[in-house]
Amino acid sequence: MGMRIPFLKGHGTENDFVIVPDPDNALDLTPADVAALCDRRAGIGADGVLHVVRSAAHPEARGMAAEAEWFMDYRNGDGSIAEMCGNGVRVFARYLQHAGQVPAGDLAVATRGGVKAVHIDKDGDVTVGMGRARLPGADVTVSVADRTWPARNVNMGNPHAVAFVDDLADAGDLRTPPPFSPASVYPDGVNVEFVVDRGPRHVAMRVHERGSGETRSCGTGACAVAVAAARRDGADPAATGIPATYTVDVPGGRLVITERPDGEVEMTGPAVIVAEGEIDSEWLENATP
Ligand SMILES: N[C@@H](CCC[C@H](N)C(=O)O)C(=O)O
Repeated sequence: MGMRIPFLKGHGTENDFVIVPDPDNALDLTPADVAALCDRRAGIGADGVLHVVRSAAHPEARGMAAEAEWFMDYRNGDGSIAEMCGNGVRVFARYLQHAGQVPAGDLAVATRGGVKAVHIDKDGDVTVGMGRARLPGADVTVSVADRTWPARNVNMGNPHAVAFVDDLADAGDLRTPPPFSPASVYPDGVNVEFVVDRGPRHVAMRVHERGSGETRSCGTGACAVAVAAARRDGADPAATGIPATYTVDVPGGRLVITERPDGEVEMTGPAVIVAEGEIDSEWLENATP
């Protein structure tokens, strides 16, 4: 039997994560390790991994250590690295509270997308300041089978293409990444959201995530959708001076997104720890090439 590596399982609106606490950054979690852990049949199963490391112990986060003690080293389910994960930050904060590392209330979390301000309700939702959206003006299209839609290019630290459609079923089975054009707009791939209206300032979406496939929720995606919807609806807070709040339904639940006149985007939603256990390092070694 190999060494035991502690892990937890958690989710935010059913965007699920294997959480690996590793304060001193002692584990060398390779892309193959991450993919093995996230495998839903042969592994634990998840959309991604939240590697929990002290900022001071991680080369990518050392510069943020004075502002944020903990670094979210987020990985997609295929082992690739992404700049930011909105649901992940909420679950990461809930883990820190669950582990007794932080009390409920306010804390800062270091991410590859910068330091994020988080507020943990004791037994309720977690809110995260996601920063400002960037809307590079490029015309983009996304396709499914023989249909093509215009999409809004929104960057929430990571790239998104937001397409408004008539019916969420138009997105098909999303087993493969929806093709986009022009390829030059997203050289590192993109997360694609398909969106329908549910009512005033209320939309629903499905998402195909870069590196994870179709997921039950995407926090950065929900923020990108709210920002794109506000522009479409003539409710850009920078222009009106009025905050725009959208309810975004995802297959795994509901997120509430507010964009303020200064451009800051805030997301609120649930974050749940569901289990804890130990990974057998021998299994992990054998599971990877
Ligand atoms: N599920 C996440 C986004 C994770 C990263 C994404 N797949 C990417 O590659 O950019 C979220 O909740 O934001």
